[in-house]
Amino acid sequence: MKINKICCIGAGYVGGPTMAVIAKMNPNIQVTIVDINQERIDAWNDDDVSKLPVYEPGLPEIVKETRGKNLHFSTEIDKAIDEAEMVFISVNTPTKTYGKGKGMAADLKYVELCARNIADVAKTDKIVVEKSTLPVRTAHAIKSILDNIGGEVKFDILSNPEFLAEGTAIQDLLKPDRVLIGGESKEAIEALASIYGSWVPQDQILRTNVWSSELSKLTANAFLAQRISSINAISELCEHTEANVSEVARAIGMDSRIGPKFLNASIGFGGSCFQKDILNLVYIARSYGLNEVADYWEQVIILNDHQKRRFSDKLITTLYNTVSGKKIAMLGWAFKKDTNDTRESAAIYVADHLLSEQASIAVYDPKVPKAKVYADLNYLNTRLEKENEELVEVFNNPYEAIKDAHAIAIMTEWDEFKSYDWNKIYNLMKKPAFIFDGRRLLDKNSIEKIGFKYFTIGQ
Ligand SMILES: NC(=O)c1ccc[n+]([C@@H]2O[C@H](COP(=O)([O-])OP(=O)(O)OC[C@H]3O[C@@H](n4cnc5c(N)ncnc54)[C@H](O)[C@@H]3O)[C@@H](O)[C@H]2O)c1
Ligand SMILES: O=c1ccn([C@@H]2O[C@H](COP(=O)(O)OP(=O)(O)O[C@H]3O[C@H](CO)[C@@H](O)[C@H](O)[C@H]3O)[C@@H](O)[C@H]2O)c(=O)[nH]1
Repeated sequence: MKINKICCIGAGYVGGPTMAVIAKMNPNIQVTIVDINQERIDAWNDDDVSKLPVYEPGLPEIVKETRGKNLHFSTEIDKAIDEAEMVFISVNTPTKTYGKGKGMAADLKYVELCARNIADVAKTDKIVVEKSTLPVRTAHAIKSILDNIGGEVKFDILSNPEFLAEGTAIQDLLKPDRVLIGGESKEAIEALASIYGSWVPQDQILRTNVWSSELSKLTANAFLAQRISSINAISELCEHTEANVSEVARAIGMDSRIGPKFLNASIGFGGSCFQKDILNLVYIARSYGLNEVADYWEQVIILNDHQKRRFSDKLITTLYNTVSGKKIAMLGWAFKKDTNDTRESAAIYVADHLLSEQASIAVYDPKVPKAKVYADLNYLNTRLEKENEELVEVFNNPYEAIKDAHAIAIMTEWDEFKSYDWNKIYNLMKKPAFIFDGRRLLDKNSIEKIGFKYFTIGQ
């Protein structure tokens, strides 16, 4: 089956980059990304590609190359669905904030709305591709909606989870470790495989049943996050034993069975996926009565929350047990470098804790706008919006953020932080000048030589 037109519902961190790469690698396929959010679509269509709603190295170049040729951004959802032979669902699936499964299960209302929309609009057969991360057995629900509303039209459902990481999305998409396609219809699977086949070697395109594909995505994230919680657990032990977590990580990472990647001790993992997907896994396990399985994975989250909390506790105790009225400069607000995404960023929780201790916070992040910082804090509902505005200031210049600060907290591993003039920074700060490095970014010896009191994770 030859695909000429693709529609992708959801112009977010996954839909945007993924479809841009598919369009670049398949110039004969017309790709339309649709979204209900007009502002987001307008930003994707902005002539100035530095204003795209997703900051991702390499993305502006690809959008510039393909947009208006075979890549289109639109809010005309029905039209794009109607015209396409293949429809990707790439909408958000956040943790539920209400009702049954609140705080644990994935909220599938946006996915269901997409399925209903497709069923209402479709006049010709369609392949529907789950690109969103979904609980195992969701394809069953989507199929049921499509078949019950969609009349005579035939729908094939595929699961095609996305494994890109933000900040490296374009490289991850151009050179994926694997592409995973789960489905029943061989014809539909091969139609999607041939799209990826334009640039991904066939032996890296895995074909599985739908349920394995859905569950593999949750499992991959659980394993990745588990590695971070494992090394973070060891980082706390290092701090009590004079072991150095980097040395331990290097030593264990050279065991080829363990491997060197994803062993950076940190302030705790953030991002929109790890916590949400593990909570979802825990919820699913519990719903089958598998309490030991659920408890095992839940510990990954418990440890991650502990890691964030103990970082802010350490800062407070070191600052003579009070941060009330003290200025803490936070370098970085994004959940990792090279992205403007702040979802579940550790910075939000550390700031919230420090604010509850009456600190005043000065934030600098190279890519996160001021409004986002306030929105993230207000979303927690810990205090009045007015109070957040009074206690938090967001700067465009790191040196201004740091001026007269009692302490710096490094929250994101942006490369530019390493090249700052740390002598100048020392002179700008109140003394003793403290640095709490949540990313193990700076060189302890040279920083201490300047005169800073330096604390980092796992050392
Ligand atoms: N962000 C990542 O790095 C990443 C990586 C792999 C997988 N995923 C998964 O991909 C999915 C999407 O994640 P994201 O980060 O791109 O989310 P996102 O919030 O950035 O984007 C989702 C978009 O979908 C739109 N949308 C919601 N309902 C809609 C509807 N009914 N019709 C049209 N548009 C609608 C929203 O307006 C939003 O722009 C999630 O399931 C996530 O778990 C994310
Ligand atoms: O050794 C490490 C590696 C990562 N992190 C932190 O972990 C979080 C997540 O990082 P990363 O996994 O690189 O970014 P994500 O964009 O969240 O990507 C993850 O989540 C995506 C969404 O499901 C998956 O597609 C990706 O494969 C998976 O890596 C960030 O806060 C990182 O700072 C660490 O603390 N130590």
